[in-house]
Amino acid sequence: MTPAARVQTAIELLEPILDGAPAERVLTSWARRSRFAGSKDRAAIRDLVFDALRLRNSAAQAGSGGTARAIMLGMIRLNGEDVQALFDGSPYGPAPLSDGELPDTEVKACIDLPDWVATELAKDLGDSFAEVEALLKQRAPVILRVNLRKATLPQAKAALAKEGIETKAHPASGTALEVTEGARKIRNSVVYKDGLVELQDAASQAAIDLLPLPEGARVLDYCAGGGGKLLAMAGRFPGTYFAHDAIQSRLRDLPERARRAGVDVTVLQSDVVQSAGPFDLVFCDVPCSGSGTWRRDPDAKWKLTPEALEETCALQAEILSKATDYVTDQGHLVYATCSLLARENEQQIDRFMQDHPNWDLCYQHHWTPLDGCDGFFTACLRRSN
Ligand SMILES: C[S@@+](CC[C@H](N)C(=O)[O-])C[C@H]1O[C@@H](n2cnc3c(N)ncnc32)[C@H](O)[C@@H]1O
Repeated sequence: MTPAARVQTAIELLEPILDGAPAERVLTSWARRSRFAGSKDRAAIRDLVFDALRLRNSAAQAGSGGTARAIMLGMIRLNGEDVQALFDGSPYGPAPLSDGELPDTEVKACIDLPDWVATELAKDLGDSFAEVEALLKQRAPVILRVNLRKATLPQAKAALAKEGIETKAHPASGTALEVTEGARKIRNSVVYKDGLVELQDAASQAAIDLLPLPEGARVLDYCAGGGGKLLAMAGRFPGTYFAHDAIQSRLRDLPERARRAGVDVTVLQSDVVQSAGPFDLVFCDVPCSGSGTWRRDPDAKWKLTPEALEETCALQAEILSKATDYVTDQGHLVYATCSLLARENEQQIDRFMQDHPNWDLCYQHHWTPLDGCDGFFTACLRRSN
């Protein structure tokens, strides 16, 4: 596909996304029915759509309108590319610019968040809001977690380099490698297929590093989903691992990922969690707004509603309270979100402490993109003596 044809396709895909369709679904379904598009075309179109979503308000300002075409035009203008060369009327490309479509207004940065989220985040992040918001406009780094069961960090780094994947150590965690070159080769690399590395943000890894996990502990990942945190725990601390999720289908990929990582996991249905317990550590990586990962999933920031956030917060409190039933007397309950919002983080823990006076807070910590990571929060709780 020509660069112009990629831009026109991105505009056509952005239209339904702006109308409410999930970006991932729109892109996947287009890729399935567009066999003519090669992997480079698909990657380029995905980047155009996601870049436009990351910068949606700024791009709309630069393109003088909120339509998919205006946003794409504005985004290309913001990137300093030659808009006229891409909107040139060539076959499959966007129609040429009409009078007034390329405004002579100055391009100015806008806040690329829904207003209500910006207000709340500004309050929560205080002085660092502007810098964090600016980072949310950018693509996230690609980070790998080295599976210490299979390799040390230098061994994994060297093996990756042999396959054309260059990395550097990430300061947030001793298991994290930031990919500096060859990110698109990861999923097909032998190093990845053999389970030496997994894709995982550095903040998640740093949160796992903090866990009080004595050797041989019985650990329940109560909201295990695809098992990312469970595999990180198991890679770091030998123990007996159990996985649970309210939606069993979310655990679908876990057995294969665990096999690749060389980890044994017992999957528990909801009705047997109590009888399989108690556990020395119960990890609750609860459903959340995902605001800490909006660089990776910028569609989500425009689709979050105050009502949905309210419901999510109620569910988080319910899960945390329920999980207390499964912890041994001396054990730990760990709460985690990939959110930047205090309402889902510190405030959630404050409320838990008020409602559960027999629990103490051992530590809490949050990361933001200023740490070179996704936004992430974790708190560790223990029954009072
Ligand atoms: C943030 S995701 C977990 C991601 C996973 N820990 C990982 O690292 O890949 C949250 C998970 O919580 C699950 N969940 C939702 N409600 C739940 C509940 N009441 N009890 C347990 N799990 C729940 C969701 O199905 C979802 O898979």
